[in-house]
Order: sequence, then C-alpha cells, then structure tokens
Amino acid sequence: MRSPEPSSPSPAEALLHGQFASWESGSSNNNNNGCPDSPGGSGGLSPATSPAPASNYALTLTHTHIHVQRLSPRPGKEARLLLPLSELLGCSCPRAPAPPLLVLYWYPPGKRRKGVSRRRQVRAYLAESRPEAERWSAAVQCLLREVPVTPNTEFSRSLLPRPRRLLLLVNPFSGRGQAMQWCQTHILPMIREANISYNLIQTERQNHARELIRDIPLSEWDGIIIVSGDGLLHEVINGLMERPDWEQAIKTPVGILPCGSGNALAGSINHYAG
Ligand SMILES: Nc1ncnc2c1ncn2[C@@H]1O[C@H](COP(=O)(O)OP(=O)(O)OP(=O)(O)O)[C@@H](O)[C@H]1O
Repeated sequence: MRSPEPSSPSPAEALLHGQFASWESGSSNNNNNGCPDSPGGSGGLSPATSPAPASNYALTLTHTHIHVQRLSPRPGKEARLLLPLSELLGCSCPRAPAPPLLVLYWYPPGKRRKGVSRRRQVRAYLAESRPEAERWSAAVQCLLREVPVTPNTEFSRSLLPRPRRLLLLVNPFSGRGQAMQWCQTHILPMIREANISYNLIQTERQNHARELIRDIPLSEWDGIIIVSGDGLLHEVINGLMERPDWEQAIKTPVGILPCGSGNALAGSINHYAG
C-alpha cells in the first residue's frame, strides 16, 4: 500500500464504514509495501493456506480514498493505510459459492529508470455477509463511475450506469504476431477488472477494420481500442471519416495499445503525454 496516512477520515467524510477480515492471496505476497498482514498480493485469490490468525480491518470509504485501519493484531497508527481511488482500476464481489469478498484491483505507480510504471496488486477483504460485500462493491464502483453520492446514499448495483463498452480490434499478425497473446494475458484481464464489457474482433485481411468501422452503429460503443500497429489505426481513422455521420463519428474515443513493429504513433502520443 502507499505511504501510511496519519489522519483518519472525519465521520462526515465517510460514505461507508465497516469491518472486514483478511483474505490471503494464493501466490507469494511481496507487494505489501511495508504493510504487515495486509490482505492480497499480486496473484489470484484463494483461501488462506497458512494457519496464521486472520487480521481484522476497519475500512472507511470516502469520495477519494479507502482508509484501511488494522484492528487486530497490533492496532495502531502504523497499521493505518490509504488507498487512493485514483489508483483503483475496479472492484468485484465474486458470486456464491465464493465467500463474501470485496476484491480491489489496484495499480499503484512505481518508479522505474525511465518514467513511471504501474504494478498490479489485488487486495481482498472478507465481509461479514454477502449483502455487505455487494454494498461495498457497488459503492466503490459508483465512485469510480462518478455517480453523485452522499453519506445517505443506499448503495446498490441499481445505482450504477450500464457498463462501459469497448470494441477491441486486434490484428493477429501485427508486429511479432503476439497481439492476441498480449490480449489474453494483459489486456482482457484489466478490462474485466475495470468492469468494462467488450467485443473483440480479430482483423482478417487488409481493410477489414476500415470497412467495419464505416458500417457499424457507433452508438453501441464507448470507445474503440486498437491492439496493433500504426496501420490499423490508420484504417480506423479512415473508416470513421468515410461515414456519412463522420463529424460525430470522429469524436469517438480511439485508443491504441501498441503491438506493431514500428508503433511510431503510440510512441509519439506517449512522448507528448509525458
Ligand atoms: N489478418 C490480416 N492479415 C493481413 N493483413 C492484415 C490483417 N489484419 C490487418 N492487416 C493489415 O496489416 C497492416 C499492418 O498492420 P499493423 O500496422 O497493425 O502492424 P505493423 O505493420 O506490424 O505495425 P506498424 O505499422 O506499427 O509498423 C494494416 O494496415 C492492416 O491493413
């Protein structure tokens, strides 16, 4: 977790407050950043395998953070931690028969030699009941989707807007031919963690993406993501500009996840974005 935060949230700031138990990650847990007994880690989730006693936490949700205070063992100032919502990708509450977990997918920034990188961490907390875990999951998602909420809000999934929908266009032959593999291992898991729904289309030939984008109802999509090199992006822009509604169509958010050989455009965007 990030650096310890000395101050607790005031009761007026709290949107939700509750008690949870720790839930260990199945894989090695070396991402605690100095937080002893912190639940979660970098891998998948599984029941605690060690006989170590469970830690108990008080979680407080505010508009900007999740405050985590360890209650036992060894409560105290050093056991108080802060999760900024700006670093949270999403959350989930796995369905029964899984236990009532609040699972947080967290990507804190870390320094590397050049620029900043983000490393995935999963934090899971065992709630007292399934309705409580679902209430927290809904509340966190409301905040991530910028739904206006107050401490009086009765959090439930019904408050959430429809999930965002992305159209992914993947050129399986771009670059070294690893675009689909990257999708499976990196991109799709992140999209799912962010509670985004998607449709993935593999391009089958030259101009496939261009024709597709020219003809599909764009209102069904919140954005188009290109998993490829510059060539496919070029096709998508051409497809948007060839539509009768091009003036509106060209405003569709388009993203590129570079998997080509040159990736000059993605490199240039990254460079100018800092
Ligand atoms: N299934 C496919 N078979 C053959 N060509 C394809 C297929 N899908 C897309 N293409 C074409 O391949 C061209 C090159 O693809 P892309 O730009 O993604 O990769 P790249 O050439 O490796 O990357 P870069 O442009 O960054 O060097 C695109 O213009 C596209 O028209």
